[in-house]
Amino acid sequence: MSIEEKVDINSELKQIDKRLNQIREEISLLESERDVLLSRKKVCSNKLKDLMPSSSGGNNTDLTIDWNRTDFEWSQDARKNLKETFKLENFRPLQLETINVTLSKIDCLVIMPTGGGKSLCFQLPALIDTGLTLVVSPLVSLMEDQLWLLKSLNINADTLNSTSSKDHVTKIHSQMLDNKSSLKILYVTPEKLAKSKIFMNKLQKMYEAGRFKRLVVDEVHCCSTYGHDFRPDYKFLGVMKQVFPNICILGLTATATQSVIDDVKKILSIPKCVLFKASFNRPNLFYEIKQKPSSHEEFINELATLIKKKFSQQSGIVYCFSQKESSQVAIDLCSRGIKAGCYHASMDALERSKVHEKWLKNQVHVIVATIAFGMGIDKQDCRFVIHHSLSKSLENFYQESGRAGRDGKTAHSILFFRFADVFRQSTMVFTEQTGLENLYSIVNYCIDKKTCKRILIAKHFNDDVWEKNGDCNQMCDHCKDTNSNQIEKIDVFEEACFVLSVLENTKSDKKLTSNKLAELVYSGIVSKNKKSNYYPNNLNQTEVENLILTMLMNSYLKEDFHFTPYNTICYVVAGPLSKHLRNDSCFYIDRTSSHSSKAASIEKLAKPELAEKNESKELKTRKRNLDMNASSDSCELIFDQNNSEIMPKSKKVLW
Ligand SMILES: Nc1ncnc2c1ncn2[C@@H]1O[C@H](COP(=O)(O)OP(=O)(O)OP(=O)(O)O)[C@@H](O)[C@H]1O
Repeated sequence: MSIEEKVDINSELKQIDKRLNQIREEISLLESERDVLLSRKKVCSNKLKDLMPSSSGGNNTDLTIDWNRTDFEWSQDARKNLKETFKLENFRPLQLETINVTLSKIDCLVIMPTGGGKSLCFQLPALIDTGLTLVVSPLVSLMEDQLWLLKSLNINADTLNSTSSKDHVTKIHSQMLDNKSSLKILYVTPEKLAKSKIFMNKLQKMYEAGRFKRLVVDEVHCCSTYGHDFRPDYKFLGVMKQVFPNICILGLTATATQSVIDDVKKILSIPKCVLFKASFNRPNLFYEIKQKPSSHEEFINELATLIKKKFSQQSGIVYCFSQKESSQVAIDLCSRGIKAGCYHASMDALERSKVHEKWLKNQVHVIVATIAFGMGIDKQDCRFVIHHSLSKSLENFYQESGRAGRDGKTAHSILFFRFADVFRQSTMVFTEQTGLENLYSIVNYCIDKKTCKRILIAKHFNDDVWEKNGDCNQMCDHCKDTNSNQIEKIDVFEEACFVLSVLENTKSDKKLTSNKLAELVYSGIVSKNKKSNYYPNNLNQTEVENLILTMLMNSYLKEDFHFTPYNTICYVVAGPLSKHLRNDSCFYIDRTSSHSSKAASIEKLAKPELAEKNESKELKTRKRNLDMNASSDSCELIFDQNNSEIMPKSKKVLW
């Protein structure tokens, strides 16, 4: 073979390799696009499902029966118990209806907001009916709180769980078989049902004797994998209707979308149950988002001032992202004169219940906790829930914030939001596989400035009652500020294209973290505008961050997770729909008219030298920040001779 021939073949081989690489990249792009489309398809079908009547015939509520009637055979007894045993004046919405359905031995699902009064819906019928009501509840602490309350009302109730002693188990087993036993309510964990054959055997005997008539499933959304809190042992409850066909089931939850409801009906085999769905609206809760300062010190000072000024001596919860953070924040608040206690899962049980008790007795005003301080928290006068950083989903947020204002008086939900927290949380969500879509629902809640917070929550839960009729009554920051701050939509199409070009011009072996991307985009815009007013929107840093988040939620960007032996790193890369962006002609984000960049650009027109000075000061700070981060990030940066431009090495020509 001649040398020329060899060269030709080699060059052809190179061409083939090059083309193969291109094809590989195209396939990988198409695969990512397919993944996004499939996940979007799932979300859309679920949304569609939520908008349609359920396949099993709507909610099956028998509209011919007025469940609110007070002439059932037990009606007088129910009212007497309400007043004399529970010391309550009136039923809350849907309590009487639920009690009437379950006492009619009809299966029922109740969705009622946190603090709505779900417990009474089974505790009161348990007193009226003969036999025993079995309550499946996910947490031992939740059961213990309820038992403590029931004992104070002289109601005979007990629990069987992993912490029960042998003697206690024997006592309960014999009470289950005793026809004359006065035990009315028995709380068990789902594991007890799933794993104890002896217990199931006792239940069988009770059932045969006609004493096991009602199964209550608290936090029933835990049955469904579509819910935010799936517990595998809840799946076992599916056998209950088959083993005990005549029992009536009452499922209770505070959050369930239509897909969760349909799933729960299938799992529990209760297709014809009556469904009661109360509005998700908590009219006494004021919803607010605050921009979180970037330094811990600054944030703690703001938090302490807020608590001291607005909630002095009042009860509240501060939810933190991690155990370490909750311990630190508790210490920091104490050192600023606030009575705060820490609560998280790694503390021993005794320590935890001590803090909880002190909070209940107002000896501690603020509980600084992780989400371990969760279900079943029932402090009527909790006046505020502050989120140190955003929750994993809007469902989680709704549950957590719902712990404030259970007495119906005004209470506050304040979420401190910052860009970096999204990526901290997404790494966690990615590791725990709880769904980035769920995280983006709360991100949207945080960055949407033009919609009432209540409407955003209502839309998420498909709560059309609330969405149509719910007057927010100026009980969210958006509705309260409508008059003072006009929100405008600004077209940031050029800036969005610029974000993509920053990514495209990053070396293929280097990747950008979210912070680095935001820094580069912001400094690039400032730099270009210095020479000509190329990006007249003059986005400030927060708006650049919001632009990146909006692009992320619309799949123009995507998160790319990498594992190291010690942690998971999240980079931001072009998303599967990125190549379609340039076909669009506009891309919007929200801006408040009292916006600083607007003020800055007006100022710039009036005093250009002042604006210039501010800009370079800002750039210096950014340079310092980037310097500090440079070692941990993978993008190389250079500064020009004027020390005022920051850009990746590979793309100096870009702007
Ligand atoms: N009819 C009523 N009138 C006044 N207070 C009530 C009534 N029903 C319940 N409550 C009170 O409301 C509070 C919340 O009740 P409960 O714990 O049952 O709520 P929940 O719906 O189970 O909330 P969560 O989902 O957070 O567990 C309790 O302190 C309870 O005593």
